[in-house]
Amino acid sequence: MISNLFYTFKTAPALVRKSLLSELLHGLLVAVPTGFLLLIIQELFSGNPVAQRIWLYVIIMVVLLGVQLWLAAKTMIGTNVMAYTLSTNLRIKLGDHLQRLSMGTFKQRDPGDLAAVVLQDVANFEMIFAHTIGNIAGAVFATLIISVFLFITDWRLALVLLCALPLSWVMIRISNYLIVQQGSKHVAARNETSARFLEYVQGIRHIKSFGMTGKRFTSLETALNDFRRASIRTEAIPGPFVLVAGLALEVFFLLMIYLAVTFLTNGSLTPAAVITFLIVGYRLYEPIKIVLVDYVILRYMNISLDRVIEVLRTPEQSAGKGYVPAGFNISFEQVTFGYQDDKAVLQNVSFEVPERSMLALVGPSGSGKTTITALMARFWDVQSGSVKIGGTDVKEMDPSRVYSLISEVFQDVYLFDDTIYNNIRFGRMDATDEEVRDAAARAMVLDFAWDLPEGLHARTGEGGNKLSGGQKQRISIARALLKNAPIVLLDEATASLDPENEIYIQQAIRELVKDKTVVVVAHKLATIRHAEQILVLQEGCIAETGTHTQLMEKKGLYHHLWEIQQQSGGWKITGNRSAVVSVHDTVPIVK
Ligand SMILES: Nc1ncnc2c1ncn2[C@@H]1O[C@H](COP(=O)(O)OP(=O)(O)OP(=O)(O)O)[C@@H](O)[C@H]1O
Repeated sequence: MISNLFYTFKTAPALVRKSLLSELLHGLLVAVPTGFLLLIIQELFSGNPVAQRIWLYVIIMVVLLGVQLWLAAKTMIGTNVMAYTLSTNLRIKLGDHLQRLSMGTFKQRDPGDLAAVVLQDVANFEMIFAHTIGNIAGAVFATLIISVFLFITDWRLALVLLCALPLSWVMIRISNYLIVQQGSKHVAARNETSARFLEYVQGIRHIKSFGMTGKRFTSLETALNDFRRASIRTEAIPGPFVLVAGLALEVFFLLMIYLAVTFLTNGSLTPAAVITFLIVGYRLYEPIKIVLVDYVILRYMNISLDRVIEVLRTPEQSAGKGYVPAGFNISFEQVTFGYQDDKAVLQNVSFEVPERSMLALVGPSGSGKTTITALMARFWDVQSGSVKIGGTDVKEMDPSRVYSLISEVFQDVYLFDDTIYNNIRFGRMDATDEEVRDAAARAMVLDFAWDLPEGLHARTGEGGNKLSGGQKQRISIARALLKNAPIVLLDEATASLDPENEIYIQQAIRELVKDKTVVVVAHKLATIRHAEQILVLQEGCIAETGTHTQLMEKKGLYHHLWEIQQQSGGWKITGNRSAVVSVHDTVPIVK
């Protein structure tokens, strides 16, 4: 836990030092008036009390109280500034780190779980820093000072009071152990609930259409019930040990009273000392009680801190030697790759895409077409062989350099919840207004934007949910046009569009691919008839390569797929003997 705390402290060390110092000072000011209280009691029982002296002590106590209040306000502000600065710094660090992870990391983790780390777990430790740590630091300090006063008054009774601490500590250790056990389950259940709820909201359309709403959406219901059970257990199982820890303090206080009366009767203790212990002795336990409860909270929060640090320590994709490519041809050399180490999705795949030429990837569903494009963009690293751009292995390039060379247009377009204009501008943030509008015009975005009341400044909704599939597609092409990257990856860009939209998109794509190295995953074979090279994949291997004419003459798998497309004109069939949709009058991407 301590190492976790130090890890986070490093994101704003000066603020942490300042805040802890002011907490300690505040703890001191809370304890010092107790010393004056002792002096007043002793003065009262001195046999010859001096009223002026007592008033002086009272005035000092009032002044200290005023200073304490002022410092408490300052400390509270300082601690909150520290807590929220730490959490903001950590969230920024998490955001930076997440974008440097390989896609593999994202695929292996539930997105809801990752969102829970950034939002809920970071919020949890905001609490640690805003309240718990300061409370503990101040309370430890106050306990030390009050103990010193009590030891000076009578070491035997002070010792009895402090003897309660080891027993309480044992109870707290037990409850900590249980908290770590139950807390991990609780956090896991909480995240499962968030993930299922996210899934519920995102899939609400399908859930409604299949009548799975409410109780019938059982995975969410199960997650909610598990969360309820885990919450009860997290409170109920360690709770009794915290109570016993508090009870131990009360028992030792009673023991102290018994001994104080005994010492008083045998003359080894003055009445002043007895009164002191009765009043101040109990105050010793106040900060300790705070520590007991806060320490338990701290242990629970530490589970969140563990999760945040685990994400931060996930290895980033290496930047290799930071080489720069010499051109924009792409080559695969003996590439073998699998999403899981034991199952190869591509085997010994080799091919070359010359700069400014077009390669089309064709093949049955699941044959590895999309995987090839993902490897080109270095979303994943290959297990053996190499993927090169301009003769440089992508593993030797900084991933951000690889992304900067590539524009992608996918069937599933993701738009940010912003205006159409800004969504296009994400392609190149330093683009001028004229350049953004030019890209919008070339991608046929203006054709539909004119009809919207706010034109290009209309909002797209989350993920682009206020627009049609074809409109989103055109925005994504405009974004790619603006980026003007030398390599363009197109994946099923027109597979699900109606003929009218398809004509618009094909026109926009023809703009996009001019003078670029293009790799297109094609389901409609008619669109790639004129590609310089067609690669036919089957079960992760290259089955055939050539131009459309050469492949048709071969009368192999490509010919078979083409023939089926001409006949079916509709649905995609999966499997080895599969075929893809045929749209007879489809416009080719390049002519
Ligand atoms: N993230 C992933 N994790 C594990 N396996 C995956 C992942 N993505 C794809 N696969 C598997 O890899 C294989 C190739 O998938 P890929 O998406 O490359 O095929 P495809 O030819 O593009 O298929 P389609 O035409 O249906 O899109 C499939 O068996 C698929 O199940």
